[in-house]
Amino acid sequence: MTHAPSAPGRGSAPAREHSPVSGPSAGPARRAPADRLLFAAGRPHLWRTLALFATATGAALAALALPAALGRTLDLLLAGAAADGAEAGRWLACCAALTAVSVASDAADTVLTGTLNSRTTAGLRTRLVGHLLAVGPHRSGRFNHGDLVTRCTGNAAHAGTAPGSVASALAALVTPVGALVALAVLDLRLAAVFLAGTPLLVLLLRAFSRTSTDCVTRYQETQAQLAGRLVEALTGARTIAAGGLREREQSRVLEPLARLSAHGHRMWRIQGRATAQAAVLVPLLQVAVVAVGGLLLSRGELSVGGLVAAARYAVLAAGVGTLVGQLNALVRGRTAARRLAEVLEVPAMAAGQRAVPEHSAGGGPGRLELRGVRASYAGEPVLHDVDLVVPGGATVAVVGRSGAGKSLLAAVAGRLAEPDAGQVLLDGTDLAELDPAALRQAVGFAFERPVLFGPTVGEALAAGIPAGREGREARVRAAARAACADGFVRTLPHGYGTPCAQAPLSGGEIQRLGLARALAQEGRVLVLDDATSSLDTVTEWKVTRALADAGGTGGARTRLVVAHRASTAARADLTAWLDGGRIRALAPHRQLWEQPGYRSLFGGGSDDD
Ligand SMILES: Nc1ncnc2c1ncn2[C@@H]1O[C@H](COP(=O)(O)OP(=O)(O)OP(=O)(O)O)[C@@H](O)[C@H]1O
Repeated sequence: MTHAPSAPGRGSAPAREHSPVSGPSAGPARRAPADRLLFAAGRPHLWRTLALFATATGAALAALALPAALGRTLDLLLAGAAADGAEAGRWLACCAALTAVSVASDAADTVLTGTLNSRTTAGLRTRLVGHLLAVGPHRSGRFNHGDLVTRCTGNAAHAGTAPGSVASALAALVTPVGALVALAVLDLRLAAVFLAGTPLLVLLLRAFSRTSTDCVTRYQETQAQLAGRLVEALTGARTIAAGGLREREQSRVLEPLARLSAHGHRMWRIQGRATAQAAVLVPLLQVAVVAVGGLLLSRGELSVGGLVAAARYAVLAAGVGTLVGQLNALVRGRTAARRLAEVLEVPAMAAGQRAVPEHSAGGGPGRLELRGVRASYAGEPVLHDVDLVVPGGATVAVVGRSGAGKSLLAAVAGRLAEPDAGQVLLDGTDLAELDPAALRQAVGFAFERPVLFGPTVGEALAAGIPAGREGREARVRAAARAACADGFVRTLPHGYGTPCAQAPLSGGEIQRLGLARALAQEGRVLVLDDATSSLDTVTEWKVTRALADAGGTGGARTRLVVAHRASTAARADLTAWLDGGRIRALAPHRQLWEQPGYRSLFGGGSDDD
């Protein structure tokens, strides 16, 4: 079986083990969705973002006012008059107040940045995980699992800092712009000297932003590749150990490390170069401003306090260091947001709001009909114009060679995958029009390798029964007995109350629990995708008999059973023979058995039945 929607990790099957991390690469065209995503993520926290902008701006304004107040204090103290002394005291108090405002704003800035980042990140992660589950196992399968983990964790955390970075970067602009205005107020010539050097500063910032965006994109992609390969290796740990492939796999998993290191070094080089260039340019600008200020002082056109203030404003106006830091955070956040947007752009499966109809137009409840269904995996057509009717309450076995498309047919029949064309109708209603909760209630699934979700084994088995439903526990036990699981569950350390993680289970036992979970659900259709393959022949016979007896859990159900054993097909009412993605025949097993081609599916009749 190449596909089992309930088993995470299977998308990373060995055949695809060495494929690169999927998903389109980032580029200029990806910017708009990323910005839209960040805008939507930041909107619920608008007041917090505005408060952050206000505190950061407050701190910037306080920093801008401080040199003027200090200069004024200095001039008054240098004047030496008694009246001036009293005023100097007031200005000194003003300097102390400005420093206090600056400190308080910084503290508020830290708290607001932390809470804004964490809330935005939580919102992004919630949206991403919800979307991944809504798109269904087939569409999300185009992304490598490790890559998705990276996107949901590291990338979401970086993207979550973007709204805060925008607010901080905008506020950070207040300082250099305000300082330039202050220089102009002191003397226009001081501002002119500074402005003469600013084109170089602008060029430096632009070059930094462009090169570091590329670098950060590559760094994040390589990180995701590393995570993807690690998840693949962990999924295939048994194969690696059995095949003696440890060293080979270790080098394959760690192969992106060299590239990661190169991208990391390049990133630091770019940031270092920008800082070094700024370190040369900024003092030059400051010296030029101070020199012109000194000239003005010697001519009596600027006071000593004015010169002190001008020197400080030159430092603030050239505050590239802060801007480089803010820009760096913004670049990282936007690049990460692009990677999240790629996932969110995968469309969710269409869903309606209709309830499952009471009665079927063409037979008992549970009539399943596939009309002209075409379906594919990653764009590769697998099912071609499949027409199949499963009468209400009947059991139809689906048989065919490996790779014929049986699992995809089962997935499409229960809308775990969406057909590219055609319709799947349950009692005359298109599955696409049904309310998703009603659909999941109506169609139960059991897989070859199920995964148990729930705090305890009992809760995992009851997952398909609404909480609070009367007789829930009794129904679970009856389903477990029908699936031949009750016996071994009761021998677990705490029986049905055993935490799933502490339940030591064999492949066949897990399969029986998957069957019990599906049987416990009160659906009208049951889809079994190779769900008895790990059972011994006697247990399989008991389970299939219980299934034929409506699972012993009440109500006649329609059953679509993907089967590899002739015995399973023989017990079904009808057998759908799938060949190359098309229905070759639909007839009772004994009738099909007359055809050599059909018999050869089961090893020419030497099957275990
Ligand atoms: N995740 C996937 N991505 C791309 N192609 C896939 C994927 N899973 C299955 N396929 C391909 O789709 C085709 C049908 O697969 P499917 O699992 O439906 O076949 P199957 O009849 O159930 O096979 P088996 O009996 O071996 O389980 C195969 O050719 C398979 O290689």
